[in-house]
Amino acid sequence: MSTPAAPNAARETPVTRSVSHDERTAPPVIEVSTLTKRYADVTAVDDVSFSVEQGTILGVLGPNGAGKTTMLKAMLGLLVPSDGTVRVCGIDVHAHPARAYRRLGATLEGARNVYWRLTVRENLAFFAGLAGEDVRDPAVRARHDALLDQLGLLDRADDVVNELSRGMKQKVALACALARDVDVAFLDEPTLGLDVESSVDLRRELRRLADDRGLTVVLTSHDMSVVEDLCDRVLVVNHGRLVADDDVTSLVELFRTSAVRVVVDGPLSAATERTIRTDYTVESWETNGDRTRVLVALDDANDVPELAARFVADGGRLVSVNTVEPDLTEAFLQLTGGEDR
Ligand SMILES: Nc1ncnc2c1ncn2[C@@H]1O[C@H](COP(=O)(O)OP(=O)(O)OP(=O)(O)O)[C@@H](O)[C@H]1O
Repeated sequence: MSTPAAPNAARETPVTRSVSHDERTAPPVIEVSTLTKRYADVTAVDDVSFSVEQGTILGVLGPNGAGKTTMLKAMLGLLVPSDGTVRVCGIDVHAHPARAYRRLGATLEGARNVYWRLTVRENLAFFAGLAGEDVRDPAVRARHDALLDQLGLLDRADDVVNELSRGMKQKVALACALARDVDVAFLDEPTLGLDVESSVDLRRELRRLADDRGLTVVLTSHDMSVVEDLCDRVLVVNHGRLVADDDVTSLVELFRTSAVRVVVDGPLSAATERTIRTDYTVESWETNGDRTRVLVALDDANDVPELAARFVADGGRLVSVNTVEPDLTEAFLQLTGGEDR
């Protein structure tokens, strides 16, 4: 559920979600409070506060340079914040980094973080061993096997990582982040560079881990379809500030504007184009040979016949008239001012 806010106001005041009864009673797994990170004259993360419940898959969206990676690194305890605190499972990650580290796993550079000359299983043993887990312990080995099985890597467990496909390497990176029995996984662009099938596969596994193991996932992605498909909740960051915090459906609803796409073949005079542009809000106009595609913002469906009639006034033939549904990309562009930095 969202707290309704006018789109323009959303840039100053974060779009926030209401808190359910369960959320009020269960302690949050992640608590970020007034987190700020400054570099000389750049405030990369600016007074960010939020908390996350167990088993949530949280997406962090923002344009290039918005502050996502800095926020993630500060949440992991890899960067000392200029201000604010981060608690994971109640542990202050900056005051007690070693204790906090036991509860979280991360992939910040995807498959580049794993050792390509070691086998899949050796990588898992290495990352578990770093945190003091004894990989000779049958319980640890059984957990690793279960994880590899879940990620479809069990039959490649003794292969050197270098020999695996890119998608499999990415899954190895995820397995390494989860090699210890962590509560929270921080994943920076987990599906970057994956083909559609591997990306869908990885999303399915993350969902399963969240649902079956109660794993809490924080991920960044520039791929809206990943966020739209997978995330229970989305934070939108712009210029270091949190500009939205809600579920995908509510974010999309908040920026719902009806639009109609008209496709017409045949003559369309400059004079007709001018009057359509004057009388309607034209979002895009493309002409390709004989075919014209136009996107028009339209609040009232009753206006569609009149709009369509304008396009055939010069003797053209209407090919299609479709209502366009808003999506997360549209909401994101509205929230961030459509900036491309
Ligand atoms: N070590 C650093 N020193 C100085 N400025 C930095 C440093 N790291 C990041 N910044 C600046 O902080 C801002 C946020 O950068 P950050 O990498 O967190 O953004 P991002 O949202 O992850 O971007 P992208 O989507 O491109 O990965 C940028 O203006 C960046 O130039």
